[in-house]
Amino acid sequence: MIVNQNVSKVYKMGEIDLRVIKNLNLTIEYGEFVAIVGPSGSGKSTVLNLIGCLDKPTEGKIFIDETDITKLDTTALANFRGENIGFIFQSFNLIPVLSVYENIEYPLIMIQNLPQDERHKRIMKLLEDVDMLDQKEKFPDQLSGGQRQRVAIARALVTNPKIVFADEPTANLDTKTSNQIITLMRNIQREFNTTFIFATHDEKIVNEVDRIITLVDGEIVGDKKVAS
Ligand SMILES: Nc1ncnc2c1ncn2[C@@H]1O[C@H](COP(=O)(O)OP(=O)(O)OP(=O)(O)O)[C@@H](O)[C@H]1O
Repeated sequence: MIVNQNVSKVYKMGEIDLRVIKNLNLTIEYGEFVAIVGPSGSGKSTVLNLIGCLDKPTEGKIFIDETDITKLDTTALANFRGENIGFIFQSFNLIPVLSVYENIEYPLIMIQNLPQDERHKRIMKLLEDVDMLDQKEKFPDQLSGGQRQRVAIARALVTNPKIVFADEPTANLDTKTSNQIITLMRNIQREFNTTFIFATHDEKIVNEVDRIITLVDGEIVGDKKVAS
């Protein structure tokens, strides 16, 4: 379970304090398929970065299970992130000099004690899950946008994270490919009870999630469960 208690984030812009997240109180259960929506600049990416251990709040506590991640130092935070959290970005962020297989393998650097045959098995299973087995030797620039995002999804999942954060994962994809990617993430959530937290403007994602959290000016103005 993820619990945010009175979380605020202030950016210093010269003399001015910019309070972009204000007293956020938010609980997300494992296995939820949830979207954070709101106008541009409302703080969606900032919330994802805070819960995703990429940034620290100015005030408040963020618990992931029993761990208050705001108390961790930079190294501990990076380790915690590597073991528990996966990320999917709108620009895919694959490493151009690594093959599809190697891109998916990359986050396993964090898991030192995983035997080589187990690593290989995990990667092959994910390649199959995202339907990229026959493309595993290719490099990112030889793939379509949808294929790149499927690789990025496999990479986000290879460490068996409890939580996956997806920041506008369909922004660079056409409608048909977006729908395929959303279905793929939904199937993964259902099969493995993986938590997916999206920051998005995409109606196709908003129509698929079970819960919609609306941010305006760094505050939650709506939080509703929806039947899917
Ligand atoms: N590093 C930073 N320094 C200063 N201000 C920042 C920084 N990062 C974000 N902001 C500001 O914080 C506010 C929230 O930004 P954020 O990117 O979280 O919004 P968003 O809802 O994700 O927007 P979008 O939908 O356009 O991606 C914005 O006003 C932005 O300008």
